[in-house]
Amino acid sequence: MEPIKIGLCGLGTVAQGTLEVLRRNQSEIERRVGSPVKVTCAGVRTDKPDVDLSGIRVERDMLAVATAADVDIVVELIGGTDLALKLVMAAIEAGKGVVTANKALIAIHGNEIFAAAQARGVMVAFEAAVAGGIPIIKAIREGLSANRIQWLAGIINGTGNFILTEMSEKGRAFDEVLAEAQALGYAEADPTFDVEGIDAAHKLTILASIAFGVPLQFDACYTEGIGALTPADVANADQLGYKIKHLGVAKRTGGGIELRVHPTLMPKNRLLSNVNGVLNALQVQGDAVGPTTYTGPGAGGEPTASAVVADIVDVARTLTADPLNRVPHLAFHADALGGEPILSIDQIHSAYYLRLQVADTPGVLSQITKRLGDHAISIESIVQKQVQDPHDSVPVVLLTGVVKEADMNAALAEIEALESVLEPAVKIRVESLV
Ligand SMILES: NC(=O)c1ccc[n+]([C@@H]2O[C@H](COP(=O)([O-])OP(=O)(O)OC[C@H]3O[C@@H](n4cnc5c(N)ncnc54)[C@H](O)[C@@H]3O)[C@@H](O)[C@H]2O)c1
Ligand SMILES: N[C@@H](CCO)C(=O)O
Ligand code: NA
Repeated sequence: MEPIKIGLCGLGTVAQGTLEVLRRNQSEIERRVGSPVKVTCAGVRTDKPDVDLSGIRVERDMLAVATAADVDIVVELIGGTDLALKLVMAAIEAGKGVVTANKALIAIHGNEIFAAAQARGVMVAFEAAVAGGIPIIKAIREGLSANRIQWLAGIINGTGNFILTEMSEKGRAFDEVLAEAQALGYAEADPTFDVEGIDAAHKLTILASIAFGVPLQFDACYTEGIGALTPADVANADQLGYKIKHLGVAKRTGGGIELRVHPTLMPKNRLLSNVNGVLNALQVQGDAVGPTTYTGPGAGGEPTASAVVADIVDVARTLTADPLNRVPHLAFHADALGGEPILSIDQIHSAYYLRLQVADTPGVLSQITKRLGDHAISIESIVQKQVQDPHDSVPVVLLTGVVKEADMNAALAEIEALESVLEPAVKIRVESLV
């Protein structure tokens, strides 16, 4: 089958993540799209010897990628609003699909970009532009399309949240944490965009537009950053029972839309108060669904690439699939559904909480731990409750390490057969995923 051909522009944090994810998940992506997806051409200004570009044609002239015959979808990951605008407009003009992670570009020039794309009949996808890996554009634009959205609010700059978290939890200095965020690939090329709230304002502009159905109006967004916050403010807020978070808020009122980005005190027990580090989180209130919450990594190479590649899949489907079947019903194409078996419950792995009712006699604990040890089950903690009357039975509560459920059941069968174990064990799985 003919591959979908990708022209990748830029070779920075997000582009490298995109190359890696496309390579690693090549066959999974092909099963979703219905055709192979291949990076054929890379627009690269400066070589990076540690990035493997084997089998990829390197193009020095970025704009040439937009018109290249060996490119179906142009992926813009250079950032900025000058060359990036020219590149995206040239790609649209050439009839190519476009994927971009560039929120500045969409917030400022999105109205003209989408008009051109509409006229030319091509798709411009920008999921990575807002809240990195969280599929928030898709959630609002498709998943919530039944609703009149009343408001949305969230932490939408990973660098800023990382800085505030490290300052408040570890007392670290602003400049030192910012330098770390830059080294980790979270920050914008000009980090004042993160610190002064401009990046969050770009994202909030985009969110308000898709939530409320208004044109993109970046200039109308009130913007205040975190640069003026001091450790003293953070400590004072803490004493009062609050966290300080940098929030974007877009809210419909009777008289118009509030569109604002600024530091905010929030009670410590609120969900958003506990979203830390590079994580982003958004709450969206629809009139039918009520409040909904979305959280995940807001920046970083592979998390952002997750959104870029999802957009590539979406655009590729518009190029290849039968219009009646653009999104396969089961996400993968019907003839590409796999044969991985579903495991029976005794084949799963889990940690366990066990409660055993035992006779209060010497040696009972060692009999139990021996049976667990025989099945290579480690004990993370053990609590034996005290009783008043020496003839009473006592509960023993154990937390185990992760083990195959069949092994746990075998050990429990032996434990329950012990004379000193008086009742069937209570076994509750301890989940470490959530
Ligand atoms: N880093 C993240 O976590 C993240 C998350 C979401 C969105 N984004 C967005 O993704 C885009 C890329 O971000 P990044 O972090 O990968 O940036 P980066 O600075 O790591 O990479 C940018 C790449 O583009 C190239 N480039 C920049 N200007 C160029 C020019 N004029 N001509 C030719 N090449 C040029 C650079 O050489 C570099 O290879 C930006 O729009 C950014 O806002 C980044
Ligand atoms: N600099 C941005 C990248 C993700 O958009 C952030 O820290 O959130
Ligand atoms: Na996103």
